[in-house]
Amino acid sequence: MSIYFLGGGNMATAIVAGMSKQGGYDIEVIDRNLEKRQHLSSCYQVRCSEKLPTLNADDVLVLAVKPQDMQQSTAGIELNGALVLSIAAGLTINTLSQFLQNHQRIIRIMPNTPCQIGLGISGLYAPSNIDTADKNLAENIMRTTGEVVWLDEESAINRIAGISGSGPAYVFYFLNALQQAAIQQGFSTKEAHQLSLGTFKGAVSLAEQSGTEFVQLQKNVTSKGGTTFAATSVFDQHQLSQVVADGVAASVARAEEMQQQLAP
Ligand SMILES: NC(=O)C1=CN([C@@H]2O[C@H](COP(=O)(O)OP(=O)(O)OC[C@H]3O[C@@H](n4cnc5c(N)ncnc54)[C@H](OP(=O)(O)O)[C@@H]3O)[C@@H](O)[C@H]2O)C=CC1
Ligand SMILES: O=C(O)[C@@H]1CCC=N1
Repeated sequence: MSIYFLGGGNMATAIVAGMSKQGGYDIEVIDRNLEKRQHLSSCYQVRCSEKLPTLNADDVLVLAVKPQDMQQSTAGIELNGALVLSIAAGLTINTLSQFLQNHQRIIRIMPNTPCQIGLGISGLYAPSNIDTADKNLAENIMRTTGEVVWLDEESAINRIAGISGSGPAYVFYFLNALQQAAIQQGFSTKEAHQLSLGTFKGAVSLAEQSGTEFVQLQKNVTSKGGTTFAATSVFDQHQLSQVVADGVAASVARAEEMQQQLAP
């Protein structure tokens, strides 16, 4: 069995990194950019090529190009019954099946970039025609990159894209905002980076290791009439929680809109 990646960009690289670390998979990445192929084959135990070969039923094809590139990229592919795993946002099983000459052996996955270091979290959805062996195969592949959550309806892929798929970008956004605020307070860029990252690392590990609810952990930092309360009161005035909820809703809505726009 070989695992082929169509597209060797950010997300495919993150998954390949996780899989390579575990080892035991025969992986080939297809990308049209020479630079990306050279980078992938020099960093990981993978073959790279420009064109997808003819597949067979034992193989797995991971569709990892941008949703807008998918129809053109999959034209003429000879699957011969191979299992298809699509990580694309906004492309339903039905749409993918039409792109792939009515192929029916398709599982959808919504991963995220921390897969690169084995700390990803991926949502998986398989329609009812997919057998347990294929589900196990997809799950085992994604487990090499982190946690796996099975979703019982396809629309949940759009919703999980808005939380954990796009989510690392939200965290980096907040990290950058904290770093910029630290610079405004007179710290050097390097100090501001260290302070922001150290705060996130400590807080996330504390949340994980203590198992305490996030709200309680926030309370534990917040002394009555103290500095934290002064800061979070400003967040509340600006309705930061609602801003986050609105951002997530916009992400989910965009996935749904893409679904409409990209359907044949
Ligand atoms: N990035 C993320 O965090 C996540 C992404 N996804 C999904 O993963 C998919 C890939 O996203 P991402 O990795 O960010 O995108 P990238 O643009 O980084 O990667 C796609 C790669 O595929 C190449 N490519 C496009 N068409 C072809 C083709 N016909 N043959 C060979 N190579 C081709 C692109 O080349 P070129 O640069 O020349 O276009 C590019 O190198 C998307 O569908 C996205 O929805 C899902 C979850 C998270
Ligand atoms: O931004 C995107 O469309 C992709 C899907 C989830 C994360 N990145």
